[in-house]
Amino acid sequence: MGTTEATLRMENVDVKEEWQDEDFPRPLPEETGMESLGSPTEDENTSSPPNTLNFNGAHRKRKTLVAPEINISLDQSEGSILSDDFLDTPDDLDINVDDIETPDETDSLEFLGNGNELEWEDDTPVATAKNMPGDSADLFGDGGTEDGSATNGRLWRTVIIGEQEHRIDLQMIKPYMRVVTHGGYYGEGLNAIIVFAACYLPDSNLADYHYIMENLFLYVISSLELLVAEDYMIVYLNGATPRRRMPGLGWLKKCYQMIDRRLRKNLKALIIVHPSWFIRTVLAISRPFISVKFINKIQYVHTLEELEQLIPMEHVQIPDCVLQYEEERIKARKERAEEKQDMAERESVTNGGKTTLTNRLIKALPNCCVVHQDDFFKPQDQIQVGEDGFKQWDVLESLEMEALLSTVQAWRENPVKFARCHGVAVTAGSTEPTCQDVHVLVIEGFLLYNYKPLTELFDLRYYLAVPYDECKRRRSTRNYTVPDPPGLFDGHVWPMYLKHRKEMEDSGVDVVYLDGLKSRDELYNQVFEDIHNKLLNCS
Ligand SMILES: Nc1ncnc2c1ncn2[C@@H]1O[C@H](COP(=O)(O)OP(=O)(O)O)[C@@H](O)[C@H]1O
Ligand SMILES: NC(=O)c1ccc[n+]([C@@H]2O[C@H](COP(=O)(O)O)[C@@H](O)[C@H]2O)c1
Repeated sequence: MGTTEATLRMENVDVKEEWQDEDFPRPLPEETGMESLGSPTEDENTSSPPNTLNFNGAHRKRKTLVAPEINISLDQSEGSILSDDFLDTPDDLDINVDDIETPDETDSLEFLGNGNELEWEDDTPVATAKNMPGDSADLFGDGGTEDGSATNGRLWRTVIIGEQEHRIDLQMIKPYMRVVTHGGYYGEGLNAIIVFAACYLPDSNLADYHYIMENLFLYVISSLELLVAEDYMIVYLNGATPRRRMPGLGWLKKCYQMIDRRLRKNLKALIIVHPSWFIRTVLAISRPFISVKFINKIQYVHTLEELEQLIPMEHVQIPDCVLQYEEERIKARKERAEEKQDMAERESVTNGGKTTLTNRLIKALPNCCVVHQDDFFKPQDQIQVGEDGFKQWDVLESLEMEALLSTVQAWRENPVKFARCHGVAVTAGSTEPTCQDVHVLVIEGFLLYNYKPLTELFDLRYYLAVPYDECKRRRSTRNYTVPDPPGLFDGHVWPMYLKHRKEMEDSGVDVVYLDGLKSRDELYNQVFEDIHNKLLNCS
């Protein structure tokens, strides 16, 4: 699971985990409120029910199980989240903490310390119950078989994970089984969609929290084994999970550890819906330790609408609280966008209408050449993946700004030659630039005024602005060379736009703001008139 992976990396960084049985979870209450369904075996007839799972057989000696060492950063085996293609340079280790977002009200770090370490004890009898009854949330769907057994009023299921047999206390995890559900299939074949709804996890303040989580985790792992035939994806619903229900590091670590190689390999995508600040931060911090291969499997999805665009939702059960969470977020986002509208309306932004306006101007102006900033994007494989999981297209580093500058300088040095090289017809008779000839270069782009060497060269600077909703609408109909992945607009494009706009304004660069909601004609007339006047004044 993505969170698992992420948390593991974090754990490697700064979280100490203890694996001992000194603070062993308290024995469970004897009474379960559930009718005994079978005769307990001799071993099962113990005075207190097991509070953990048996690994070595029926011996009762209490002993500390040493957790297998999983030094993820050293494991480069197939299916590992690591690969050879990371840590190429020491620079990869640089983490700019300033770049990391601050948590919003739905995020919390508190669950880091919720004491979810897993302790193990094997003084339990061998489990004999197989195929135990479950409820509707039970993915095994094997309710009511006579193979099942109940001891001390509990229901047990034995599962084999790897080569080990484990016992799951179904009674205790019954209320939480909904954490993992089958969400149908995607693509061709039996590619399963596994939905993990974190909101259904138990509260960490429950008396038997550790015991429940221990059993729940075996349930989750064994469910995966059962449900996954071919490739699969996990949809991790992170929204609406109060911090007291966030899974602890130890639990996640064990989940990761117990997922076998086949499952890791067949995992094709990990979609994190409503990603919290914590998850994104953990990934940012962990970047040096996570393979690009794994990073590429993670996809953040900020809304359920975006999720719908990615996978068939017919069988995906979205908990009510997640639906409500989504609604509240949409409402809050709308309110924030409205607050920002005053400023945003005067912003130059993607899909503000730059190209449309430019195309009309170059047709109307004499000896007019054009430079499109979009032509200076670096190749896709050179675009960094940010801590938000997105390729960082909307930053200066993704553009060959020096090459753009050289192009502009080439025009300045010899606009006639430049025009000819670029197939632009120049005024009849011109072979070299003369003071009588008027030449115009229009440069259009979404990130021009944050690059000082260029800004200084302009005679006129315009800034087209459209509000958030309109910008998002226009963008959604646009086809870029590299199509926008779901969530890019809200997760990267718009935040970068706001950041750059602020930087530009702080730098004091002088621009003429244009309202991109005006008609194409209005915009054209306004700018054409300006340039015309400017040219008249120059001549
Ligand atoms: N003034 C306008 N009013 C409404 N739609 C516009 C206007 N100008 C451009 N558009 C539309 O907006 C989309 C983006 O325009 P475009 O000129 O490519 O934007 P940019 O170059 O700023 O990204 C296109 O579908 C275009 O037809
Ligand atoms: N032209 C490309 O190769 C390419 C690739 C990916 C994203 N983009 C997008 O192009 C946008 C800038 O161009 P516009 O101002 O024309 O929309 C950026 O927001 C960026 O996300 C362009």
